[in-house]
Amino acid sequence: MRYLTSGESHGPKLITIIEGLPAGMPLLAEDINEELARRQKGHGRGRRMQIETDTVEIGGGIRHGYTLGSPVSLIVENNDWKHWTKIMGQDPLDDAEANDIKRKISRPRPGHADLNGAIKYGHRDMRNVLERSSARETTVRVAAGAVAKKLLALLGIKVASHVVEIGGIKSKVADYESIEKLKEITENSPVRCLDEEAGLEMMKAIDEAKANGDSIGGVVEVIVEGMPIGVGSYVHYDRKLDAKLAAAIMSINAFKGVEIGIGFEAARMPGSEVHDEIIWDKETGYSRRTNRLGGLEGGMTNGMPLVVRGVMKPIPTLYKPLKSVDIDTKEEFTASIERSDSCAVPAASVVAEHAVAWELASAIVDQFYSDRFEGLVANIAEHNRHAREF
Ligand SMILES: Cc1cc2nc3c(=O)[nH]c(=O)nc-3n(C[C@H](O)[C@H](O)[C@H](O)COP(=O)(O)O)c2cc1C
Ligand SMILES: C=C(O[C@@H]1CC(C(=O)O)=C[C@@H](OP(=O)(O)O)[C@H]1O)C(=O)O
Repeated sequence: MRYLTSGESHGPKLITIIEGLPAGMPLLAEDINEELARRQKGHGRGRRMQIETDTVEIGGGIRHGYTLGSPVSLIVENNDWKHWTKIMGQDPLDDAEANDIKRKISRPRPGHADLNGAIKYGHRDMRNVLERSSARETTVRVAAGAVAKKLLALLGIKVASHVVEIGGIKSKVADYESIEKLKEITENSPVRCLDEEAGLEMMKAIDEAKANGDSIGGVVEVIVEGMPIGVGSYVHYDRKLDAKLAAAIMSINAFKGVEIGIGFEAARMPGSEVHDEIIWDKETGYSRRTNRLGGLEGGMTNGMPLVVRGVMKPIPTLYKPLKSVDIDTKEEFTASIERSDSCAVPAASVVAEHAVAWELASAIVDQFYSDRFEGLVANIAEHNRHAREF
């Protein structure tokens, strides 16, 4: 499976085209819209989220509630576009109109794509860079991920996420009773945190950062239950599922690190306390006594829950900007201020959940029979029986 996205933050639309979905899979716009609404929430988001109500229009690939096997296209309108038609218009401008557009951006923000992107593509107006480097694009990444999540759900695979740290404040509740319980708690938390007390402290830290014209980052965790054993492969570097998951997380705007299971902690522990002992049960087959390696060994799933963490740096646009250089005059200036979030870690946890869901669904579709959805279900059931009886 593959997908592309197109669209600028303040342009008319965001679009994704998904290719390779099985035919005959139930899929409704509302399956996707629910997930888009989750991405818009979270304490610390800026005013843009009050302007948008992200919903998809299905452009093709679905008939009477089922996939056709042809590419599925999903379109999200930017409500904000109506305020930007002149600045972001697609027709050529005459000189007077060009002069009218005073918001040419020449002072790159440290930490954003502005300067490198401007040098790379030769844009003297860095709006041409920031419009696409903006995390607004994650809207359609979530739309594609929602389709993947639906496929996984129909196969009995559950995906969830939560925030484990913001601005140095850690959630003291690390474990969850069940994925359903985790969802119930985090969906009701403004920072998507399992620990109510820590959640309140996180909100305070976000408010303080905002009041100081600053921003803060954090750590998110994605958990997946029900993956068949042996998805991914050890035989070639580009088929290793842990590598694909790491790339998916690192591709999210502002993500700077990934951990699988105990991650970096493994460097400080002996092997006897890192590796998970193998056990066997007549009914359920093989599993592990513990899950420190987060459900992945040898680039493949081992049947235990997947645990993938990602670290998000603080948002680069600061209302008290850092020093920068004007690319026209070469003088030192404070960087441009764009309307901005002060913390988007809760929203980013939803993005991470969908980035992971995409990789897993894609690995499954690539590995098992997938022309017909019913055939895929049967193939996985047979594979699970094989693994249980092995
Ligand atoms: C959900 C989400 C919302 C974001 N909101 C903002 C924002 O309002 N302002 C900003 O400067 N960066 C924001 N970012 C981060 C930038 O998009 C990101 O830092 C930038 O594209 C540069 O890429 P890099 O940080 O990965 O190097 C956001 C990221 C995510 C995931
Ligand atoms: C629009 C979204 O996030 C945006 C990501 C973003 C950035 O620079 O990454 C900048 C802000 O956009 P704006 O400049 O319109 O205020 C965020 O709100 C979104 O998540 O839908």
